Formats: sequence, structure tokens, C-alpha cells
Amino acid sequence: MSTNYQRIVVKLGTSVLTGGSDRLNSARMVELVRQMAVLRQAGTEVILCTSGAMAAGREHLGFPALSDSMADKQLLAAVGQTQLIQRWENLFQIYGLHVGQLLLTGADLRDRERYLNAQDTLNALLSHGIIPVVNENDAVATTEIKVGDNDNLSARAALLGQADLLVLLTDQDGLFDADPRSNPQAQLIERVDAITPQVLALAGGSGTHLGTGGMATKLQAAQLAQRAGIEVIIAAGGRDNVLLDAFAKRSVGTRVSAHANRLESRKQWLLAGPKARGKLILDSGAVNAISSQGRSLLAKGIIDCQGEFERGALVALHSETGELLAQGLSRYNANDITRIRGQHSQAIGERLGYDYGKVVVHRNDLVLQPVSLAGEQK
Ligand SMILES: Nc1ncnc2c1ncn2[C@@H]1O[C@H](COP(=O)(O)OP(=O)(O)O)[C@@H](O)[C@H]1O
Ligand SMILES: N[C@@H](CCC(=O)OP(=O)(O)O)C(=O)O
Repeated sequence: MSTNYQRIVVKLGTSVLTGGSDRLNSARMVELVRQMAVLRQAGTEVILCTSGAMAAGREHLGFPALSDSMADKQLLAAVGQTQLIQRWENLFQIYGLHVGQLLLTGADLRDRERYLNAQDTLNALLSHGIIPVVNENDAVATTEIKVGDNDNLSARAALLGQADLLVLLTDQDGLFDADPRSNPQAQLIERVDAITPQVLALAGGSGTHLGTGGMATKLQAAQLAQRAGIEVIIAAGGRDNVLLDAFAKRSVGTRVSAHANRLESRKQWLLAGPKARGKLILDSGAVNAISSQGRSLLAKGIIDCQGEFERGALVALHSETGELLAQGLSRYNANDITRIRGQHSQAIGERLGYDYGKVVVHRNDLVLQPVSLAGEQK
């Protein structure tokens, strides 16, 4: 089995782990562990992103009558996560492997220092042959700090771990041209190269009560991974040898091709969605230079600078009509930009009495926004 995948992330949705029932399905889990162990023994590093904490909590507590509130979901996840991680440890032990648990929130991934810490832990686990098992830290994650769904979390884990392949396993064979749950005639799409608004529009919501996001979040995850140069496969977790087939590039599910150029690691962190400290409003020339020509942002194209920020801060670049175009690291602080906006690069030194170079946001420090789901809030 020789392919060029060195490191893969396997995401298992609640739908896969329960096999559509209201309990974790041990037979299903052991079969997937067997396949991950085969890959591990062949030298591939495997990161598991597992859902199912809430389902496990509900099962462990004997299906209590709880509300849909955040607090009750957090209760289920807090109880269930211990059950879930024990299950994974016991199953991987059959193959002489240990697991290490990484519970993350969106806030951990947006903060540069915490991101690098999590990356170190991930690498340390992998270098000792331990399987990192990642889930959202649901018990403490409020709406503001959450990633929110494990599809997006797994794509972020793939960026964090600089993986080559992300396999999203679910209860359908892949992406269909309509939700197969309500359209039995729907056709499987075997390959996606560009995740256009038309492709995003095919995706519907979750099929299970405890799952989150459905196909829409899988496509968001695929889009993020694709932009970072990571291939994605969306396939059915219950299909025989699904992981081994995906790994060996045999035809399975929907394969989303990776963009050719892998982003360097700082840009990968920018894709994790850190919070911008300020906002720059660009004129149409700058919008074009950034969005279509892959150029750096010059002071000349900046109409307005909003917010207080230091040199090196992350800023959001917007068009005059308010569209978010990109995020990038600013080489000048907010006061400086207010003084040099609209000016030619040669005038920067004159205006400020010093200069840090002619660009305000260098193209190497900038990532463009992807196309978004219809109606999604930015
Ligand atoms: N175009 C589509 N193709 C395939 N599945 C879709 C599509 N649109 C919506 N879905 C739904 O997405 C569900 C899988 O997402 P979800 O329930 O969140 O599973 P998981 O727990 O694996 O993340 C499927 O059961 C299906 O009903
Ligand atoms: N973190 C949650 C799962 C969230 C989630 O995205 O679920 P799913 O759509 O089944 O992958 C849990 O462990 O229950």
C-alpha cells in the first residue's frame, strides 16, 4: 500500500459511531480502529477526530429526559467524553496502540500561542506512535469560543497537524447532488475540484439529532483543507475497508482535490480564523490587486482604517461596499495607517519620519476569504 500520504486525519461523525441508533456501535468502532491500525503499522500517522461525546453521555446516563439547552448538552458531553475516550483507548489497545486526548475550542486555535502549543502536543504524540484523539472541548465551549462542529474542527486539526489527507466519514456515501435522505434519486458526486457557491448550495443539514451541520459543514471543512493544500474524502463510515480504499486512492465517496500549493504554516494559522484587531477599507484598485492579482496591499489603496492596533496585528480587509475580502498581518500600526492611507509608498518615510517598507500587508501574510455559503454571516 504505497501512496504519498504521510499524515491523515480521520473524522468520525456521530452518525458513523452510532450506526443510526442511539448508542455507540462497538462493532463499527472496532472495524474502523482496525483500519487505522493497519495504516499506522504501515507507517502513516493517524489523527482521529471523534464526535459522539453527547451520544455516549446520553447512553451512559440511561437516556435522561433533558432539554436542548447548552447546559444540558454540555452535561452530556462532559459525561460522555470520558466514556468515549475510554472506548477508543480500549479498542486501540487491541492493536498495541495508545491514544492521547486533545480537547480543543475555536479560541485555542485562533490564539497564535495556544495554536502552537496544541501543535507541539500533537507532534509529540505522533512522534511517540500515539494516536491523537481530538474533539471539541464541549463542556467549556460557549457559542463565542466554539468551532461549533466537528467537520470544521477536523479540518483545523488537519491544518494544525499539517496532514496530507482528511477523511470525513459519515452515514452517506459522499456528497450527492441533493440530500439523499429526502431525494432517493440523488446521484453521488465522485470528484469536486472547485467548491463553488453552486456546490455549496447542494448541501443540506444534519440527519441526526446529536450531529451538527450535515453536509454543509463538511463542505466548509473541505474548502478550508483544500485551500491549505490538503486532499479531502467524504465517504460512508460503514462501507467495507473505506479508510484503506481512501488511503490507496481507490474510488470511494467524494474526493475533493487539494490546491496545488501548500500554504506555509503562518498562513495556515490565518485560515484558523483568528479575530482581526482592525479593519482596512480598500478602494477598487486595491480590491482588484488583492483579490485577482495576488498582490500586496499598498497604502495608496487604503481609504479608511478602523480600530486601534499595533504593528504585526491581524486586520480584516474590506471593500467599500463592506465585503470581507481577506485577513492579513499589518506592517504598520493603526495611527501610522491613518496618516499614510491614500499616499504613494515613497511618501511613507516623509509622512512618518520612518518606514517599515512600502507594503502595509504583504501578500505572504494575507489569506483571501473563501466563497461562502448562501446567507452565511460574515
Ligand atoms: N447533498 C448532500 N449529500 C449527502 N448528504 C447530505 C446532503 N445534504 C444533506 N445531507 C445530510 O447530511 C447528513 C450527514 O451529516 P450529519 O448528520 O451531520 O452526520 P455526521 O454525524 O456524520 O457529521 C446525511 O445523513 C444527509 O442526510
Ligand atoms: N463534539 C460533539 C459532536 C459535534 C458534531 O459536529 O457532531 P457530528 O456532526 O456528528 O460530527 C460530540 O462529541 O458530541
